[in-house]
Amino acid sequence: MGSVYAIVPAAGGSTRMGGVNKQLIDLAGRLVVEYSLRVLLEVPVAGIVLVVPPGEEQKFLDQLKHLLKDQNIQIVAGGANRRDSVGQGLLALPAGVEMVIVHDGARPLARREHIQEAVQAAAEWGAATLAVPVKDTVKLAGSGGLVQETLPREELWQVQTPQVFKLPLLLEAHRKAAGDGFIGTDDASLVERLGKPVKLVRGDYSNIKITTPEDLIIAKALLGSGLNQL
Ligand SMILES: Nc1ccn([C@@H]2O[C@H](COP(=O)(O)OP(=O)(O)OP(=O)(O)O)[C@@H](O)[C@H]2O)c(=O)n1
Ligand SMILES: C[C@](O)(CO)[C@H](O)COP(=O)(O)O
Repeated sequence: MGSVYAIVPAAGGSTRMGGVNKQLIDLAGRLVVEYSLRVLLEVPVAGIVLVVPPGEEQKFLDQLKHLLKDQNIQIVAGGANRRDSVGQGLLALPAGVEMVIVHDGARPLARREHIQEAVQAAAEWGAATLAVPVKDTVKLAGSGGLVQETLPREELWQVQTPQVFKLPLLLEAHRKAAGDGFIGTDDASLVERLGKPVKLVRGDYSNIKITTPEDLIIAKALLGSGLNQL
């Protein structure tokens, strides 16, 4: 397998967190984004492009300086949506990269073994994403707040990051999505639009995304449980 690099989008507005940059919140003694960076370094990866809100580059440099001094982590400014932020990360990749791991800066509990499995799956299939089977019954809402349909749960997966791609495939997917004005909520969906396969790799339910304040309480409890320590 060739050179594996990571892009960590951390340039969102954290609106559902109340506007405080959630990647820079302290979670049991470390910044939320630091967990995402550290597990990627453990995979290992050749380097990381960390994508941050425009104008916040210095803040991230200052708060992560203890980690950045020894590690190949570059900080770049992101875009108005997640796709554009990952796109800025793609522009910053050095020559020779073959595989790219995209991992949310707001997902501090991913496990190294699962990321390694996703890298292997992407080497075989071109694209892979961590995911877990949906636990609840999911219904499609119709008009007037009425249920239109109950979806077949055995076919439903809740998708997470990391998502791993062969670089030429991810570049093609981003070019097409940008050309079509399609934004999407993850990178795998951009590859799906090309009609190319994305392999589901079963991860952990504990790999939550920090989205609203209660997620911090859940993440802290999960860290305390020892399940997700590096
Ligand atoms: N323009 C954007 C939007 C999102 N993200 C990143 O994509 C990940 C998943 O996005 P989400 O949790 O939705 O973050 P926010 O967009 O910040 O959330 P909100 O909708 O509450 O503002 C996060 O790590 C976020 O920082 C990004 O890099 N650039
Ligand atoms: C990429 C992602 O984390 C996979 O679950 C998710 O789609 C991000 O969605 P959001 O709407 O940006 O929170």
